[in-house]
Amino acid sequence: MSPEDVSTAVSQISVRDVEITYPNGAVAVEDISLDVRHGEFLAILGPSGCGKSTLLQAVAGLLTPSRGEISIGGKPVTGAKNAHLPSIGYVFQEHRLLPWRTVEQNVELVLSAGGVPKAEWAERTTRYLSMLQIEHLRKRWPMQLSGGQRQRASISRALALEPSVVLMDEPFGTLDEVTARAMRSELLDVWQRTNRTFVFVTHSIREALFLADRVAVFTRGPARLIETIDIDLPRPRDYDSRELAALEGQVVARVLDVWGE
Ligand SMILES: Nc1ncnc2c1ncn2[C@@H]1O[C@H](COP(=O)(O)OP(=O)(O)OP(=O)(O)O)[C@@H](O)[C@H]1O
Repeated sequence: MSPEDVSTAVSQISVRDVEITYPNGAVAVEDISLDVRHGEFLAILGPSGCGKSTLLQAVAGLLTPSRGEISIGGKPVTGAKNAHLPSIGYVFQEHRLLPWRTVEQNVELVLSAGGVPKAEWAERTTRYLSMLQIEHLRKRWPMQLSGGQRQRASISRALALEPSVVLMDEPFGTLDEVTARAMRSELLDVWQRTNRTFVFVTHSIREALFLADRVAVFTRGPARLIETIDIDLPRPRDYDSRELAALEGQVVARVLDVWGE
């Protein structure tokens, strides 16, 4: 589907002609245009170091593009004053929980910063910790959790503000494969239950195809968009199915030259 086709549907995130250059002159993202529909699960797929995180940070308003426009829900992210930034949940590759706060207190910090009335904190915290199946761990310190539990806490924290858009930067990259598989299925469950727009960055072709409605494939750095691929496989998907393996083979064949040295 072309960017023009998507923008005529209900576009939640709009990235227009975006270029991102770091202060040292390194160009990380070159002329990317991309739209994400409301409620869509979009995966951004590209090789290591190509510029995926850089673009995601710009979508979150953490970095300012050197050129182009990004908006969420029709509101510009670029140049927005903090008070006018659209609500975004962000999950980093590493959990980034504050070690001196319990799981519950980490979630509450975000609720406080987001202006949620204190009377609602307990209910919100319980709802999202339960959704990620760690309600029983709410009084634990981050150092008392496994890697998967920390990432569950980090996802709960991102969802607790009930953002319209959830941005995830390789959140399962540091987990063992068995835990990562369980987390992927649970993430899809959460996505379907919350009806939010998810953007998920990964360098794993199989992971992108398993999770997403659509996959945006980037070049080696500086990142450019090669194509977006609609994933028409029915849900729930089987990570080991022949259909997924066949699709993975096709995508590998398409990116082999572009991602290679
Ligand atoms: N703060 C920075 N200053 C200068 N260059 C940077 C900075 N952060 C990242 N880069 C460079 O920008 C390019 C893109 O990095 P980025 O982290 O966005 O890639 P990525 O695709 O997310 O990588 P990975 O999959 O390994 O996380 C890389 O060449 C990186 O070295």
